[in-house]
Amino acid sequence: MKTFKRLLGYATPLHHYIPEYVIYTLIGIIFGMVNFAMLIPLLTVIFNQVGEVPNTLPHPAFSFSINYFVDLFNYYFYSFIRASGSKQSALYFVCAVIGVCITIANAGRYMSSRVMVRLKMTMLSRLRNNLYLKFTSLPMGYYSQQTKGDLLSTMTNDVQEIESNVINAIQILLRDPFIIIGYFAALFYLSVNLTLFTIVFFPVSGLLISYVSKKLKQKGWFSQELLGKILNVTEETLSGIRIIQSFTAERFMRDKFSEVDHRFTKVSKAMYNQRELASPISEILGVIVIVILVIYGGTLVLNGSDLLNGATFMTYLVFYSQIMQPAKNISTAITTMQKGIVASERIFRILDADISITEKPNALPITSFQENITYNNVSFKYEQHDVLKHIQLTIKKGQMIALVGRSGAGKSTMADILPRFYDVNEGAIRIDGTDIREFKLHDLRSMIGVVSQEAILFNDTVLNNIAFGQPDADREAIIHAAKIANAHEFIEQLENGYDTFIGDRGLKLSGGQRQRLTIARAIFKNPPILILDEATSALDTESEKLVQAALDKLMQNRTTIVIAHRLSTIQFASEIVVMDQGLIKERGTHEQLLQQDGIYHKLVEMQEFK
Ligand SMILES: Nc1ncnc2c1ncn2[C@@H]1O[C@H](COP(=O)(O)OP(=O)(O)OP(=O)(O)O)[C@@H](O)[C@H]1O
Repeated sequence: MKTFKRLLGYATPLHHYIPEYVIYTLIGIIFGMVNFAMLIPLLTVIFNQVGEVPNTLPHPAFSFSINYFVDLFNYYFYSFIRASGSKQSALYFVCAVIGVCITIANAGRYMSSRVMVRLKMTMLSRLRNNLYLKFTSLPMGYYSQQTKGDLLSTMTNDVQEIESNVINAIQILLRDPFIIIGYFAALFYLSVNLTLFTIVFFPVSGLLISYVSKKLKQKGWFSQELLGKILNVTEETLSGIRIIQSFTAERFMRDKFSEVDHRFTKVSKAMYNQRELASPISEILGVIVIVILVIYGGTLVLNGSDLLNGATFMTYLVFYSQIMQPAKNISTAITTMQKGIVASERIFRILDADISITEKPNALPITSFQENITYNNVSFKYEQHDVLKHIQLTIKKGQMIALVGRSGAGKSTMADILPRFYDVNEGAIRIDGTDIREFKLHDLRSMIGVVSQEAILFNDTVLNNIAFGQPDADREAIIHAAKIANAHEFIEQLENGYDTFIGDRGLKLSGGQRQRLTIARAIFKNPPILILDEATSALDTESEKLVQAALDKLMQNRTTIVIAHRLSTIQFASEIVVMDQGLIKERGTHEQLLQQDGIYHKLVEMQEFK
């Protein structure tokens, strides 16, 4: 119930929808009922039981009761027959009333559906946007614990589940109880005795349905989790198809997929079978009641009882049959809702995830720095083991620091904690003496440009990829950045130049071209601090030269931390920091370190650097 209430909260303010919805629904129900009530005069006319037409009939005095409306109808009904002099014309009159009622009832239903569509779309759009907002604000640490497939499944399937299950259920739960109440009122009006029979049926079916729905909820969780796994395997396969085929691992991946899919199919089958059970249960219970009704009511009519005549009994049965559908709808809605509630819980689990990287209420602005960046006694761990241990490092403005060391030494982690992708566990990183956690997060990150090993581009134009996040950027400035990054020439040769869409993750470009675009992006951003994960190893010599030249220009007049893979970069570094198992083991210039005959010397000898 709590989840349901919270979900409704995404459609607030509810008073924009509910009163309007109730009014349209009531119009639909009342005119729908009048429509069926027309059966009584219709049958009376057809079976020629109209009887004597009274000479004068007083216009009934207004009161808000069924009797008033019945009398009003009779008044016009008999007046019509009297005026036309034929009972046949009474048929036309009744048919005309039915036509008008059907039109109004359907207009009411249509309008109420429109209100619900509005509510539904508002709620879903807010949910999707909140999820996306959360995705963009969750810290990196969150993503190493979650799989992409799970998160994508939440954005697509879980939101879809809410659309198809919860919202339809809300629509039914806000409409069908009114229908049942209305029809029950009419049934009581037509025959109290018969109606008392039917009431027994409702609590019995209610109990059965609630049992089935509880079971469904457990299975719902499980099936969505398995669906997330299916998406995961698919996503991995699509992005790694080259590797899968070259390692001839197709069979292995197919087996992996089939195994998850098999489990998902099994759980889904059981769940759908259980869901389908709700409908036959209520149908059987309903038919049993109808049989009892027909026997009891039919006997009254056959015996010529004063309590019931043929036309009223027939109408009664029609009215009763109209209750069956909404009753069934409600029971189905309650069961399907469970599935939707499970989906909502999965969404809320993400929305409630802790954003551990936050800024303080009175965070300081920062747009530039004057002196230095310092790592003061910094320790950090992802999970249990310290990945960085008591790091002391000062980077003066304008310096280029090269981080070197074996794989897993902690170099990338050193770079990741500067823009606060992760927060340090101990110690502090300071810019001009102020802890970076004191600054506005947006300001801090705006000061830092990152060029990573993997060229990450977006499915957009070249222009928008260079001026990423700045839709109104000056075209000339973008072209200028591209020229510095040695990217202008190849961009000009693209189909639509700077306005060319570069495809999913820039797949239409070569590795070197992609890398030069990311460099142009960093040049355009023009940040005072640069983090460079040197990424030239995957490129051929020609391409490498172009990228290197672009990088050299990018580094000019900036404070740079390079995770260095190349001797040519390292040689020019102001200071080389040699890391090993989370510790700074050696530091100094290239010449100084070579003389020390330590780790660095070995790395160079082993030709770890090209
Ligand atoms: N998201 C993460 N969750 C848990 N552990 C991590 C995570 N990222 C890195 N590690 C671990 O932290 C240690 C340091 O990793 P880091 O990426 O900083 O090393 P590196 O020196 O940059 O290595 P490489 O040169 O191979 O990129 C490694 O042991 C790695 O397994």
